[in-house]
Amino acid sequence: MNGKQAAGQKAIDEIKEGMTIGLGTGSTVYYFLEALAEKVADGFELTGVATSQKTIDLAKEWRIPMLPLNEVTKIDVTIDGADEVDSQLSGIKGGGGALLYEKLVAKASDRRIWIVDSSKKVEQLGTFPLPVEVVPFGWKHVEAYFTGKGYHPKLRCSADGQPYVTDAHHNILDLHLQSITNAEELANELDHLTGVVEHGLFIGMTEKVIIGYPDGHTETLER
Ligand SMILES: O=C(CO)[C@H](O)[C@H](O)COP(=O)(O)O
Repeated sequence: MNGKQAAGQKAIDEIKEGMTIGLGTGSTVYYFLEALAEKVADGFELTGVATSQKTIDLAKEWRIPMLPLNEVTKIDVTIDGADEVDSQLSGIKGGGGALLYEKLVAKASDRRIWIVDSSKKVEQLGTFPLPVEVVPFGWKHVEAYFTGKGYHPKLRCSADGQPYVTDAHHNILDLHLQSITNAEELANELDHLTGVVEHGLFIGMTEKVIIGYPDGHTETLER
C-alpha cells in the first residue's frame, strides 16, 4: 500500500450503480480504475468518460464501459489526480499532460473529487511547474512573452527529446514559477493570452480531496 493506492481505492466509496463517471489521468487514477474494474467485473453497471488516451487504453483493457464526452449529457462525478493542492482546494494539474481534457470533463461534471498522496498538499501553489498548453503555431512568441514576465517557461519534451504533444495535438510550456502569490490573477492572464489553449490552474474546481498516506490511511478535505 502507498498513498496513491490508498486514495485511489478510497474513492470507490463515491461510486453508485448507474453513474456516469469522469475518469482522470495519472498514476493515482490508475488505482481508482483498478478498483472500478473489479466492480465492473462483479456486474456493476456504470459508464466512464475518459480525460486522455492513456485512460481510454486502461479502461478498455479493464473492460470499463466508456463513452466520449460528446455522447453524454451529464457526468455525476469525476475522479482525478492533481500535482499540488492548497488548503482552499485549488490546485495545479497537468503533470501528465492531460489538463485540457481534464478541465473539459471537470466542467461538465456535477461533482469533482481529487485523489492525491500526501506529498501533493502545499501551503502555496507554484513549486510544481505550471503546465500551459499552447498551439504549436508560433509557440516561441508565447514563450518569449512568458520569459519577459519572469515566468521561466520550458518547452516540455518527451523521453526521445522531441516536443511533447498532447492528445489534442498541442505543446506544453511548463512555467517554473516557484510560488504563485495570486492564482486568480495569473489564471485570468493565461485565460486571455492568444496561443494559450488551457492552463493547469484549477481554482475552485473540486468539492472534495481524498489524501492518501504511506501507512494506508486517508484524510478527506471538503469545501
Ligand atoms: O493532472 C494530471 C494529468 O494531466 C494528473 O492528475 C496529475 O499529474 C497527477 O498525476 P499522478 O496521480 O500520476 O501523480
